[in-house]
Amino acid sequence: MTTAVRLRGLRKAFGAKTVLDGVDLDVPRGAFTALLGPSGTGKTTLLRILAGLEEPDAGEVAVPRRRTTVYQEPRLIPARRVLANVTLGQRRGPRTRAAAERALAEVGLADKARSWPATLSGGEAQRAALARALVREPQLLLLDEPFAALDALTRLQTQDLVAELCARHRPAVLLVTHDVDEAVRLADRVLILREGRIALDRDIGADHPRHRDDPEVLALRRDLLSELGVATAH
Ligand SMILES: Nc1ncnc2c1ncn2[C@@H]1O[C@H](COP(=O)(O)OP(=O)(O)OP(=O)(O)O)[C@@H](O)[C@H]1O
Repeated sequence: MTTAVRLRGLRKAFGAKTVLDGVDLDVPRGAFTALLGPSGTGKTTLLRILAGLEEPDAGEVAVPRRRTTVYQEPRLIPARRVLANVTLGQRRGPRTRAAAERALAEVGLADKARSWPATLSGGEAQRAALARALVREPQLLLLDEPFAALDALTRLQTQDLVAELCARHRPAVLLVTHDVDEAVRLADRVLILREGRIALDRDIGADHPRHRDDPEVLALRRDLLSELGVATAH
């Protein structure tokens, strides 16, 4: 499969409210795509359909089997140590344990394997959640505002970490975010979902690490904000 995600004519309504009204989307393998959109336009619903947590009313959904989601909150089990949280649901054994230790080292938590989740900072807990995703070697990584609850500095550091992990492991990524700067910093392609459809679809060619004052980034940022109905003076 050269595409990781293929959606055709995706429709979803809750009662009388149509949320997704014919979404077509192809996400190539290894591509990092950001999904922006006004509140309540169905971004999370789309992610939940891709995760297999929600059934569409109509349309075709093709996604890889190995897919996993990281949420705004780390969703660690308080009564399990960090390592056990990372291996949760995986086959027990030395290989799983070694993979989990490697994943924890990759997110900078090698020394926290035996810690309890309650003793981690918000940023560390979110890194543990990333390690739990990583150990599953996902072909599709669904990120539902994973940086939104972090303080500004931790957010930037965690964004850098995610960029580094994704460049190394190359899953297809779909990042739902409200943050235009985050989208243009991380993604190779930005989508805006509005009124149930993909209203804008733009590739970003600028090299990583991307600078805020790169002319392509500035122009795209302005277009995205304008598409989202935010006027910019600069
Ligand atoms: N299980 C449900 N039952 C009824 N309505 C729902 C359900 N899930 C979502 N909705 C409605 O569908 C719409 C889209 O919700 P969704 O959470 O997908 O939007 P979103 O774009 O992710 O929003 P936000 O940016 O605020 O997180 C909203 O109007 C929401 O109230």
